[in-house]
Amino acid sequence: MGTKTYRVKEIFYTLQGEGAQAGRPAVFCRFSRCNLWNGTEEGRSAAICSFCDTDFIGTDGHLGGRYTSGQLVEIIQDQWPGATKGEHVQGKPYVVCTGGEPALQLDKDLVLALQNAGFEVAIETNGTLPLPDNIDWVCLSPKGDSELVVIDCDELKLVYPQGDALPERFDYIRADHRYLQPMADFEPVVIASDKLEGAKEGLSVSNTRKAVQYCMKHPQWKLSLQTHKMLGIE
Ligand SMILES: C[S@@+](CC[C@H](N)C(=O)[O-])C[C@H]1O[C@@H](n2cnc3c(N)ncnc32)[C@H](O)[C@@H]1O
Ligand SMILES: Nc1nc2[nH]cc(C(=O)O)c2c(=O)[nH]1
Ligand code: SF4
Ligand SMILES: [Mg+2]
Repeated sequence: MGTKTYRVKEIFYTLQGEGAQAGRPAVFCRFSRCNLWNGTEEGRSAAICSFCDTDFIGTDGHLGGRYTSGQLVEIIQDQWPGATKGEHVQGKPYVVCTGGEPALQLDKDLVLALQNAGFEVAIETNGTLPLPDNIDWVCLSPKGDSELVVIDCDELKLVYPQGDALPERFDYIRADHRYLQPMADFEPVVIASDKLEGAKEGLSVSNTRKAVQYCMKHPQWKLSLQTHKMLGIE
C-alpha cells in the first residue's frame, strides 16, 4: 500500500479576503481539481459551476506539487511567520484549504496533522461532497443547481446573482453568517490594484449593486467583497 499523496496547485500566505474572517492572515492551500468544472475554458459553458475565478489545474503554482501529509504540513507551517524558526508564534496560525474543490482530497488525518502543528483549519467548499468532521471553520458556497450534502456551516457565502441558486433556496442551511458575494466580472471594472493591467477579473459594479440591494431587502444576508482583489494581493 503506497502512502497517500495530495495534489496541490499552490500554497501562499496572504490575508483571507472574503467573508467573516476577512482581513485575517492565513496560509492558503489550493488543492488541484474540482468536481463541478474541469478547469478548461472549453469546458466552462457545460460546467455546473461556470463562473469560477480560479486556475486549479495541475501542480505548477507557487509551492505546488504532490505531497504526503507530513510534507504538506511542513510546507504550510513554513509559511507562518516564525513557526519553524523557533521564534515566538504570534496569532493562532490559520490555514484555508481551498481549490478547486478541497473536499475531493482533504481528509480527517490531514486536518488533524495540521491541528497538531498548531493550525486552526478552514475550508472553502461547494458543499457537494462529505467533509471530515474535525474542520474548525466551514465556508459553504453552493453552486447552481448542484445537490448539497453539507447543510451546516460556519458561514454560507453565496456568489450572487446565480439564476439557479437564489438566496431563498438556502433558508434551510444552518449557518452562523450568511453572505452574498458579488460574482466577479471577467472584464475588470474597478479595482484599486497595481496589478490591474494583468488582471483577468475583478469587482463587478452591477453585481455588487444587486447584492447590496438584496442584502438591504433581506437583512439576514450581509455583503462579502473580495477585498484581496481591491488590494491587489493574492
Ligand atoms: C475558487 S472557490 C474554491 C473552493 C470551492 N470549490 C468553492 O467553490 O467554494 C473559492 C471561493 O471563490 C468563490 N468564487 C469563485 N468564483 C467567483 C467569482 N467569479 N466571483 C466571486 N466569487 C467567486 C467561490 O464561491 C468560493 O467561495
Ligand atoms: N486573499 C484571498 N482570499 C480568499 N478567500 C477565498 C479564496 C479562494 O480562492 O478560496 C481566496 C483567495 O484566493 N485569496
Ligand atoms: S466549485 Fe469552486 S473551484 Fe469548482 S469551479 Fe466552482 S468556484 Fe471553482
Ligand atoms: Mg480566490
